[in-house]
Amino acid sequence: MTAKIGILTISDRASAGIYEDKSGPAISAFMAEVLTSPWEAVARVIADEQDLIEKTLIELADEEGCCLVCTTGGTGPARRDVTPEATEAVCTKMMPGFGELMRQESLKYVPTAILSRQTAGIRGGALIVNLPGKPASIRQCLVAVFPAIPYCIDLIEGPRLETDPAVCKAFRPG
Ligand SMILES: Nc1ncnc2c1ncn2[C@@H]1O[C@H](COP(=O)(O)OP(=O)(O)OP(=O)(O)O)[C@@H](O)[C@H]1O
Ligand SMILES: Nc1nc2c(c(=O)[nH]1)N[C@H]1C(S)=C(S)[C@@H](COP(=O)(O)O)O[C@H]1N2
Repeated sequence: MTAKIGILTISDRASAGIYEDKSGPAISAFMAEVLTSPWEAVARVIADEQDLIEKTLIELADEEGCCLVCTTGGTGPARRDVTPEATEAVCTKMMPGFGELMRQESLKYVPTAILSRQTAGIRGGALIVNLPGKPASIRQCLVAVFPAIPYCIDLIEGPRLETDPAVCKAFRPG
């Protein structure tokens, strides 16, 4: 079964074409590197508008049937940063360990890692994971949390994700 992976770039400027989106493609490149089981990307680029973020997350999870949705951008303290609020609004369960681990890992690279309010949660058969907007942060964060993602997706009855252990070894207890 081909796993659908949602890649949601949330950036006023990338969505307006002021700069090229580099963070969505960085998520796609990481998935291509880590996943050895079949997958396909469902990518969107939108502005930092809470209603639009919620609507797009619902569409990726419920209509497209993505088992994993990675967002990038809008996790900071600025007035228009509302990705965590939108994520929480559409999820039935929050998974705070993802944000905790990603912030801890990001602190190895930038002291401003604590400014990201990135989180994760479950909506139906989808795990939604927030990543910061900076293109370089994508790999730094995903490498840290990816070992737990395939088992999390098993638990929500999604497709079995297999990884390249040279990039990231998936851990399945038992
Ligand atoms: N999707 C992206 N593609 C390329 N670069 C990005 C992207 N998102 C952010 N960046 C870079 O990271 C910097 C900080 O990102 P941040 O998310 O704080 O942007 P922002 O000030 O909220 O503006 P915007 O919502 O317009 O991206 C940006 O100035 C930009 O250089
Ligand atoms: N790994 C990593 N995490 C990071 C950063 C980064 O460059 N690398 N930038 C930080 C900064 S400066 C901010 S403001 C917050 C929020 O970024 P966002 O609003 O683009 O999501 O993420 C933080 N987390």
